[in-house]
Amino acid sequence: MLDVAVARARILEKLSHCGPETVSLASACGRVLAQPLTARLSNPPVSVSSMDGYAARTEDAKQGATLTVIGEAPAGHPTPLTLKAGQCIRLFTGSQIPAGADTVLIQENIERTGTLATLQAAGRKGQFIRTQGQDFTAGQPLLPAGKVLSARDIGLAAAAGHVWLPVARKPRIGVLATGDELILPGDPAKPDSIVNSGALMVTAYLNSVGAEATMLPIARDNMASLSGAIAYAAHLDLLITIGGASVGTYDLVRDALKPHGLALDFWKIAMRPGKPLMSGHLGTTPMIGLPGNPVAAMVCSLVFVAPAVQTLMGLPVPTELCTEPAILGADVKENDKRQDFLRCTLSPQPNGLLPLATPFASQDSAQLNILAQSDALLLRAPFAPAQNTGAPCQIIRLP
Ligand SMILES: Nc1nc2c(c(=O)[nH]1)N[C@H]1C(S)=C(S)[C@@H](COP(=O)(O)OP(=O)(O)OC[C@H]3O[C@@H](n4cnc5c(N)ncnc54)[C@H](O)[C@@H]3O)O[C@H]1N2
Ligand code: MOO
Repeated sequence: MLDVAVARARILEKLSHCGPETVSLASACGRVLAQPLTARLSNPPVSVSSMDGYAARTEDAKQGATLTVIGEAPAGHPTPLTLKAGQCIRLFTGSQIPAGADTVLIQENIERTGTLATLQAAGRKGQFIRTQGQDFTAGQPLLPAGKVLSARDIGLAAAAGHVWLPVARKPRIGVLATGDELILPGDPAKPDSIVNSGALMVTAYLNSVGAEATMLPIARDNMASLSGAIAYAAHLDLLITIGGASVGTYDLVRDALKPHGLALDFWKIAMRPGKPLMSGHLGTTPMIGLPGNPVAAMVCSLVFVAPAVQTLMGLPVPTELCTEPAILGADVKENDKRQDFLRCTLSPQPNGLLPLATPFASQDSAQLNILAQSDALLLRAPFAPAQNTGAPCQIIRLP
């Protein structure tokens, strides 16, 4: 059985980038920028006032001086007038600074009588003026390729004159559940029917990490049904199967995919839950076969499929799993040869102490209720010795 880190590396090293697409600004939030973004405009495009008040010349802006108001320049309506000695122009926040002016006097410090403005305070050169390009100038690099775009980045791109953005295409993923016992939520149920929770959970999760994942029709446990379902795999960037991965007579995924060009890279890894994980290619389409037990399918999605989505979008994925330190909240037994991912709760501790990670007593990989109540996965390395409450440990927080 393959080591978890080796299996992860082998899956990721065979994936390539899906390439870019162009989307409108508002829909680019959360997407991965595919090319560096450069400003097309300067911000502000001209020097503007940052306050409501009067534009003046610094040499005239003495306390007690009285200036003649020669015009008004609201934002969006620049004046053609040029200030001369002893003059000022009424303006507002965002107004373009008129020619000849080099200071702004806020209106609270002006006593206005008709066309005369008397200064209660002197003006400093440049005060309350946002100079042209103070934020950024046209041609300036703003965002690097590979950045996951935030709403703030969208605001920046809009201010910089962009309407469309090049982003990494969302990887198209088909999630194919297999099993005679499976039904969709709401389908008429036989006494032994099992709802296809696995595919719903995995599809929802992969979409939340940036994929365009869709559930394919359920394939039944026979070669004809499985072969038929494979037709839906065309045009996918990644095929995920769920179930039929183990050693039972009706675990047919490998055999059904072989005549369709399945090149299996590996099957079975030293992981609990997740032992029967398989990976390979169906023709040129990468495929990952998840175990049927839904907890195993979800944990494997977290450890292998989400990083695959990131890789397909061109995002770097650290070689090591991203873990955090915690403190054991219960005694744990020595581990066998499989790396364990124990479902656990996390209790915050006072005074900056690490959280307590307490594994659930039952770790059955069919128990969705326990998975839903868990805060994290507690990692136990292969052959880790027994450890007592209070020992340091590593966790992965659950999404
Ligand atoms: N003799 C052995 N038996 C099993 C082994 C083994 O090594 N030797 N491995 C066990 C492990 S570990 C796992 S995990 C499971 C995985 O088996 P499969 O991938 O073949 O999955 P199925 O047999 O199809 O289903 C297992 C279980 O999960 C339910 N299931 C399946 N698909 C879904 C779904 N989409 N949504 C919800 N539930 C699903 C299914 O009804 C079964 O109860 O094999 C062990 N056996
Ligand atoms: O992957 Mo299985 O869930 O270890 O039971």
